[in-house]
Amino acid sequence: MKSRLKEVPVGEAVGLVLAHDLTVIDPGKYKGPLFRKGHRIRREDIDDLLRIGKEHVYVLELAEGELHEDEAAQRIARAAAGSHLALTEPKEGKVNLVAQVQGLLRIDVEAVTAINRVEQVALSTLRTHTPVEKGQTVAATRVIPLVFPEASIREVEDIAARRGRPVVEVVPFRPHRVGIVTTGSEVYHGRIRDRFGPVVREKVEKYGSKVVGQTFATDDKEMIRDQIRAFVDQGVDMVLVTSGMSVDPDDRTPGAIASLGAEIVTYGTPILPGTMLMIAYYRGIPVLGLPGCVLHDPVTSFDHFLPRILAGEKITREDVVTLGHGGLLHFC
Ligand SMILES: Nc1nc2c(c(=O)[nH]1)N[C@H]1C(S)=C(S)[C@@H](COP(=O)(O)OP(=O)(O)OC[C@H]3O[C@@H](n4cnc5c(N)ncnc54)[C@H](O)[C@@H]3O)O[C@H]1N2
Ligand code: MOO
Repeated sequence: MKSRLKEVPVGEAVGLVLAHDLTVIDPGKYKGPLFRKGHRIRREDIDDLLRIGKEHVYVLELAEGELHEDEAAQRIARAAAGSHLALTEPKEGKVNLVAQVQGLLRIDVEAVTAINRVEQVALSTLRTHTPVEKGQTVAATRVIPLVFPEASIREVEDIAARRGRPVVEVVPFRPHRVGIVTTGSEVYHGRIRDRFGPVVREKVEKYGSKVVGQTFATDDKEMIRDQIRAFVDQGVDMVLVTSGMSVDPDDRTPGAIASLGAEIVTYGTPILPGTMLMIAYYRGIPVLGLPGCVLHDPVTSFDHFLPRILAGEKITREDVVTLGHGGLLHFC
C-alpha cells in the first residue's frame, strides 16, 4: 500500500505528518506558510491551527515500508557517523553531522559514493583529511522525497555496515612534543633573523601540540643530523627541520635525514607548493624536511600532512602519490 491523504480533526492530528503547506495570512503584514508539508504536528501547534480556521487537516498516512523524510535522514546519518560526531535534529529531511572535538576528518570516500548511488539519497561531506574544529558541521544528509522507501534506507545501512570502518569520523589530535631544527648558515650566524620558527610553531600549536625546543645549524650535514638525533634521544614525538631542501650545494637537509639511517617515505610530493617536502621516520619518530615555501606560502603540502601525522597516521608512499589530483594548491 502507498501513503495516502487522510482528513483528521486537528485534535487527533498530534504526531501525524502534514500533507501540504498551511498558509497564514495576516492582512498587510504577512502571508506565508505557518507549517510546511511534512511537518509533524505537535500538541502546541493545535491552537495556531485553530486560530487560522483549521479544524481539520490533511495528514499523510505512511504505508508499510515507508518512512517520513526526517526518519530516513536520521537513519542514514546514524549509519554513516563514526566516533566524535553528534547528529542534529532532523529538519526538512536534513540531518547534520557535527564534530564534537577538534581533529582530523576521515571519510570512507568509496562508501560515500556507494551511498549516493542509492536513488534519492544525498550524503555530502567535507574532503577527507580536513582538519576540523569542535562544533563544525562536517557532513550532511538528506533524502529527496517526503515519503521514502525503507528498503532504500536498509540498503544504505548495509553499505555502511559492510565497510567495517566508519563512513565519517573525526580522529582527535594527539598532543605531540615537537623539536625544530632550523638550518641555514645565514640564520645561524645572525645575518638574517629566524622567521621559520614562529611560522611552524603556530601551525603546530593550532592543533594542540607543543614545540619543546628549537636548535640552529649551519649548512653542515653532520651538525643537522646530530641535532635531529638529539631531539629524538630527548624523547620528542616529531622533528621538523626547516629549509635547505632544494638542489643548491648548501642544501643539506635531505642528506642529513638520510644519514641518520631514517626510513625515507618520500622526498617530493605532488602537492604544489611544497613539492620539496621530505617525510621520514627515524626510530619510529616522524622527521619532516620543510622547504622554504612553508615559510612564505600560507598553505603547502606541510598543511596536508601535519594534521594527519598529529592524528596518529603513519604516512606511506601510497598516501603521497595519490595526492596529485587536487594537489595544485596554487602556482608558486
Ligand atoms: N633548481 C631548483 N631550484 C629550486 C627548486 C628546484 O626544484 N630546483 N625548488 C624551489 C622550491 S619549490 C623551493 S620551496 C625552494 C626550497 O627552498 P629550500 O628549502 O632549499 O630553502 P632555502 O633555499 O634554504 O631558503 C629559501 C629562502 O628562505 C630563507 N630562509 C630559510 N630559512 C629561514 C629562516 N629560518 N628564517 C628566515 N628566512 C629563512 C633563505 O634565506 C632563502 O632566502 O627552492 C626552490 N629552488
Ligand atoms: O617545493 Mo617548493 O616546496 O614547491 O614551493
